[in-house]
Parts: sequence; structure tokens; C-alpha cells
Amino acid sequence: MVMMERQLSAQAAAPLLSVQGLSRYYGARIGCKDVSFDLYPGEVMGIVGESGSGKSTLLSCLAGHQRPDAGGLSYNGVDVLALSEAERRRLLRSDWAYVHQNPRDGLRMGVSAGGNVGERLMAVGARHYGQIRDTATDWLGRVEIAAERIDDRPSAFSGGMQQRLQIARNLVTAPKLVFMDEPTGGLDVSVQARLLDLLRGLVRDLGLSVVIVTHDLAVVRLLADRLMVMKSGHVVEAGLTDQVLDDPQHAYTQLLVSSVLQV
Ligand SMILES: Nc1ncnc2c1ncn2[C@@H]1O[C@H](COP(=O)(O)OP(=O)(O)OP(=O)(O)O)[C@@H](O)[C@H]1O
Repeated sequence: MVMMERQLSAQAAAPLLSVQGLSRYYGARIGCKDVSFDLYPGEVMGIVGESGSGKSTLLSCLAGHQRPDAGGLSYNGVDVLALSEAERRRLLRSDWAYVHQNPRDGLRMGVSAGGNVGERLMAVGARHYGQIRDTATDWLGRVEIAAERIDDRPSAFSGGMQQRLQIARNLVTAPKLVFMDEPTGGLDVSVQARLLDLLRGLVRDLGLSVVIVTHDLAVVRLLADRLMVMKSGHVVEAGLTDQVLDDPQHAYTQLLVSSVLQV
């Protein structure tokens, strides 16, 4: 037991996720190439770049949705690429979460809002119906969905509500690492701003470690501690978010930043 505690405290100073030389090809085409970074507990890493730069490919390799062709990936010191399918699924259920851009990809549309949140709790062992419903109600409140909507299906919700429900479904099991793919994309600007505020509060309150992909620099400015800029599958610049955005070194990052300023 003491040894386990020692191991855990040693891990607190170690990276949660460690990525080395990750590459993924689609035939001869580069999806992403030679990406390396460490993500520490409680840290938010933003990945930005134009369409086709490799953000989604990288995120799906990190989250275990596709297998990289080369490179290493370890989580809490465990070699993720060496896990069996069953072990990987357990990790995805217990420690990781994935927020899709389109809430329909991350929700079960035929199941009530409460059921969408509750079934995640059941997947990690919760059995007491009353407690599951109470926790689901609490989480609906945290994402600003009225408790009276608990039995409604997501199809009766607005896009912003659906996205907030997807976030509740993902965070209810207290994951340590959350992958987010354009979580505010496809929403009205005013809805985006509110959702972003909500996400920022949750990330801070829960001390989440996050890898977030977006093409929106305002999203990373608000959420990300660090930033990686991708172009044609490669990371062309990386650093603290404010540093990269206020003083971009690479010509492509300068272009990204200045094109936002001109809008
Ligand atoms: N399933 C696939 N088959 C073949 N090539 C693919 C596939 N998915 C992505 N690619 C290619 O890999 C490269 C990176 O694409 P990716 O979707 O990762 O970029 P992205 O930055 O996420 O773009 P977007 O912001 O538009 O989603 C592109 O050249 C793309 O054409």
C-alpha cells in the first residue's frame, strides 16, 4: 500500500501523457508526422492549424481511435500502444473522455438526457438507481440544463444544450484526461461564448488534463495553457499559449494570428 502511494506521488510530478514521434500516414499522404509532447496533470494543451493540417488525425491517434504507424504513447507510465483491446477499453471508460465536435457522435440520441449521463456511471459500476439519478440531475445542473428536462431525449434539445449534455456525459465519471475535438464548432457565436465559459470553469474546478483541437484561436487563448501549431501534418511551433499568440515565431503562426486580427 505504502509502495503504491509512493508510486502515485512520484507520478504526480511525471507527465500524465507522453507522446514521442507519433506518425500516421494515409497511404503516401501524411496525416501527422513526428509529433512529440508531454502533458502534465491539470494542464490544457491546445492544437491549432488550418483544415487538413493533421489535428484530427493526431487527436484520434492519442485517444486510441486509430493506431499510429510509428511513435510511442504512454499514459501514467503505461505503454498505451501495447495494451490489449480489453485493457484499452477499460482505460477509455475509466480514465479518459472524448468530446466530439458534433454532439450526435457523442450522445445516444434515442436515450433520455438522464439516461445519457447515467449509463456512463453504470459502465463504471454504479448500480443504485436513486443515486445514479441524483448524480445525473446534479450534472445536468452543472451544465445548465434544467432538472425538468431529465427525461427528454437529446433530439428535443438545441445544439448548445446537446453539446452541454455531451460534456456532462463525459465528465460524470471524473476522467483524468479529456480529448476535445472542436467542442464549440458548429454553434452560434453567443452560444460558443457561454459554452467556453462553462468549459473553462469545469476544467479549472475539476483540475482536468485536456488535449483540445480547434481552428479557433479564441478558444485556445481562453482554455489552453500550452499550444502546438500544426501545418501539413507537422508541428511547426509550440509553447505557452500567450507567448505563441503574442509573439509567433514561425511564419505560418504569424499568418494564423494576423488573419484573425484582420477579421
Ligand atoms: N481517412 C482518411 N483517408 C485519407 N486521408 C486522410 C484521411 N483522414 C485525413 N486524411 C488526410 O490527412 C491530412 C490531415 O487531415 P486531418 O483531418 O487530420 O486534418 P485536420 O487539421 O483535422 O482538418 P479539419 O480541421 O478539416 O478536420 C489531410 O491531408 C487529409 O486529407
